[in-house]
Amino acid sequence: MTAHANAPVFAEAPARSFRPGPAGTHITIRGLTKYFAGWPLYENFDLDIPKGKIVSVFGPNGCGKSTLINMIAGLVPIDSGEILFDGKSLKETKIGYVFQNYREALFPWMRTIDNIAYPLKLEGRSKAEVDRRLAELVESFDVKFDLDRYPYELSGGQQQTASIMRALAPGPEVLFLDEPFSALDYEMTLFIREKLQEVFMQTGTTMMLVSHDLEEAVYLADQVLLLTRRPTQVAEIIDYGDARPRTVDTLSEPGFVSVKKRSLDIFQREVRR
Ligand SMILES: Nc1ncnc2c1ncn2[C@@H]1O[C@H](COP(=O)(O)OP(=O)(O)OP(=O)(O)O)[C@@H](O)[C@H]1O
Repeated sequence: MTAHANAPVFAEAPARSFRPGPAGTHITIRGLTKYFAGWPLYENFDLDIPKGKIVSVFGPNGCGKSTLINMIAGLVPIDSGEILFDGKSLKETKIGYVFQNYREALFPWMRTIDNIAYPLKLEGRSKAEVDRRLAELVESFDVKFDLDRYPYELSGGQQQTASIMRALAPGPEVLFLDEPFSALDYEMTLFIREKLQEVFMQTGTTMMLVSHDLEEAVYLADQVLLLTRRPTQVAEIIDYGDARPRTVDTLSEPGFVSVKKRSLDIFQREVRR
């Protein structure tokens, strides 16, 4: 057969095919495997996280809730598998992370306002842009405390509010929250929860929230992701579609009560397994 000099050149076929998630998927996890000390935590784990939704992660103690979001956020290395954000790698994706331990999350040598501005400055934004973004955040979080103070001069709730503002400052595509309320009192938890819900309603940022508190997990969620004991798999994904803003009244509505009950049933089944 004669070879043509200008015959089309085809790229080599990929070594293996990547199975995309359904329409509306933001984060696609395929074949995720992670061992700690020779024991599997995740083995060939697949998951699709929808775009513009809040997914609450709930499951038995030590099943790997924090490790899951830490692997997706790139804080913990994976042994094998693939994690893509809208088909892009983590490096090409802007993410934010809110830690449980806010006391260690903020830089103590920087005033609170400078902590919040820090990721914006890292991005090389001009002073005018930084100031505009800070003003927006102050307004949307309805900040009543003095951001010129150092973090250690603020209450725990104020520090966690600042941590969330810092994580949201650059406008992340995905926000990860690892038990953001667990070290706060109830009043502050309610306040920050409402603020988070407001920000979500304004921005539609995809969020993954790890929570130990089932009521809190369901309250904020569009989906409750229930995990099994390790080696961890998806036990069930429960959709929760009550309208936002959700309020304290939501807690006694039939939709909320039934999602919470179903989640608890699955959780107990997994704990007893
Ligand atoms: N760096 C590490 N080295 C060894 N084992 C680890 C490490 N990090 C986590 N693990 C183990 O992996 C498992 C999952 O931990 P992880 O903190 O992700 O679980 P979790 O579901 O968030 O836990 P909890 O409900 O207690 O908050 C636990 O058994 C934990 O001991």
